[in-house]
Amino acid sequence: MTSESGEHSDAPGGDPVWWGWGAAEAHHPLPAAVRDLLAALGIAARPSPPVDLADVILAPARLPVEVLIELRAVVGADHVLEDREARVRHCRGRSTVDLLRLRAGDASDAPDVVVVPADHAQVLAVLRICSHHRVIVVPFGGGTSVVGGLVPSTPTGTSPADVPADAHIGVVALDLRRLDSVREVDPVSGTAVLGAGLRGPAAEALLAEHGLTLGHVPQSWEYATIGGFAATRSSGQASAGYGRFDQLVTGLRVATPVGTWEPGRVPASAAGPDLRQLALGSEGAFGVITEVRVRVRPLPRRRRFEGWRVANLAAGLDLLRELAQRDLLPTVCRLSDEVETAAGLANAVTAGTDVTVPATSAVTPTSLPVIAGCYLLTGYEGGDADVTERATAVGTVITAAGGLPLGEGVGQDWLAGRFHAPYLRDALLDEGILAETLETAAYWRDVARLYAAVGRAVTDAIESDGSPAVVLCHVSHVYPAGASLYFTIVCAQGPDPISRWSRAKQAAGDAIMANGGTITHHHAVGTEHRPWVRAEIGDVGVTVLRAVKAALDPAGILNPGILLPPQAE
Ligand SMILES: Cc1cc2nc3c(=O)[nH]c(=O)nc-3n(C[C@H](O)[C@H](O)[C@H](O)COP(=O)(O)OP(=O)(O)OC[C@H]3O[C@@H](n4cnc5c(N)ncnc54)[C@H](O)[C@@H]3O)c2cc1C
Repeated sequence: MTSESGEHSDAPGGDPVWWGWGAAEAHHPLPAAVRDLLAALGIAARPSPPVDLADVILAPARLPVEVLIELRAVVGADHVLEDREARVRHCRGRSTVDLLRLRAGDASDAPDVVVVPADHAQVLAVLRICSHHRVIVVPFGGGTSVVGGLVPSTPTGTSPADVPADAHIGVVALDLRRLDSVREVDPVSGTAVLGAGLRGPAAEALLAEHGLTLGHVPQSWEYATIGGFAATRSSGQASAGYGRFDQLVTGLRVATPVGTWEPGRVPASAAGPDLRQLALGSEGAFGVITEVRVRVRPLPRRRRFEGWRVANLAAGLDLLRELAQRDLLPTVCRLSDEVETAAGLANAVTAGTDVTVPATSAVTPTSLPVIAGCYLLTGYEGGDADVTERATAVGTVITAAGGLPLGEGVGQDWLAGRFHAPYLRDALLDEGILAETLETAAYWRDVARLYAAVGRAVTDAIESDGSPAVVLCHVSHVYPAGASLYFTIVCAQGPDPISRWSRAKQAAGDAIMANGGTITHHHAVGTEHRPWVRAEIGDVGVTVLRAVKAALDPAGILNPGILLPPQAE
């Protein structure tokens, strides 16, 4: 599939629209039931369509012609894109604030040019040119960052305090989509070497030809890439079974301004600190990941997904902790709080079950239709016997804890709709409604307190101007020692949606840090989470990261303003 700007796409639905998520034909108007429910909650819809592409405001491209000539000589003239659509498509990521700004016609953070290298050697050469000329390089995978990871500047579009305005002469988006092959499959070791630019579906399709799977399926899987997963320490919906992406990585190939770096010679080693961990989560600030060696597994012969109802969130948390600490986790495991259960899953929960849903009572801005208890999804992938055995063992524990089975129908519903949320967000934005997410994680002892504190902080921050908010949450990833919490916030955009969201985000970040959480469990730091990084990793941690940055990127061209806290702090 080819877009207007002549770029190739391998995503199932083709290239996404420039102002949102997914291909144009995959978009549908906001379902009436959702609109009515939100209206009942005091969150009124108002049409809010994106501007036309022709009306998007772009700054004039700044790169001197001699730099363009050098870049064209390396990657070929066809792979140095200067057109409007290419620049807009590489402007920022896919957070709600990113989309609000783009939809309003603001592409002031767009790169000057998009460069699309074919291989590791070309990436190295581009980095040499850009280091020499002091051109910022933003590695661009799928462009799905939700933390401002693709904007080497502050969210207001100005240079960050630690990057002098005249330090660089322009910005190159380095789109890695052509690094899209499987270079090696090693069935004996159970590993494969994947190109950094492979999107989720393409990586799985190529591995499936060998009867293998990676099993990394974040909600952004349709568009996010292997390099992006590594650069952000992504975690997928099946993390309980397959592991986080960083747990799947056994080695990386990284192009840096000072040369090639290949941490991870063998799967395990005592030759000093594990340098793979410095590349994982480096968010393009230390180098460009061009290949990743990952653990792969045989394609599952069977998948079984089922729903449960547990009495309340506290009971669900106890249950997940027990399962994790007994090494009994399903492949997919997700527990919705009462509000998310009521808001999002009411239809699914009632579809195939004997659960009685109380008739909806009066809906007020602070209450949703009541559905008793919390929805727990469990999913299993593997061999026939393994799936049956594990599902039986887990089911026994859930039942003993008072959980009620809702059957496989609701599990299949979840599977069928697992990638729908970002499309729904576009429909909400079209109607003037703001929907955004944030995530964190903590030790089990802190999870309930963290949940309450973040929910309260976000609600208070948004409702401080009298506008109601709905805050939903689910436990998205589970470990023996703790769990992550994933919040979805819905409110009216109001006259200044970005300020409204910034207030909520600030309050959430502060509540997270004050209540034992991490500022990010899997979305990474980007620019959004920089204010809390020093509190998270400490002064010495910041010194270590700065030293690595200085050693690998002496000219400071790689994603300045991302990951590391401001120098002035
Ligand atoms: C709707 C939606 C759902 C999401 N769901 C999940 C989820 O379930 N789990 C999850 O973990 N995340 C999720 N995310 C966040 C996002 O998809 C992840 O951060 C993803 O890992 C980013 O991959 P990408 O290829 O899109 O990277 P990009 O967004 O292109 O880049 C992310 C950062 O990594 C850098 N980078 C990208 N590629 C490279 C490379 N090859 N070398 C060096 N640096 C690089 C970029 O410069 C940037 O700083 C979601 C995002 C959206 C919009």
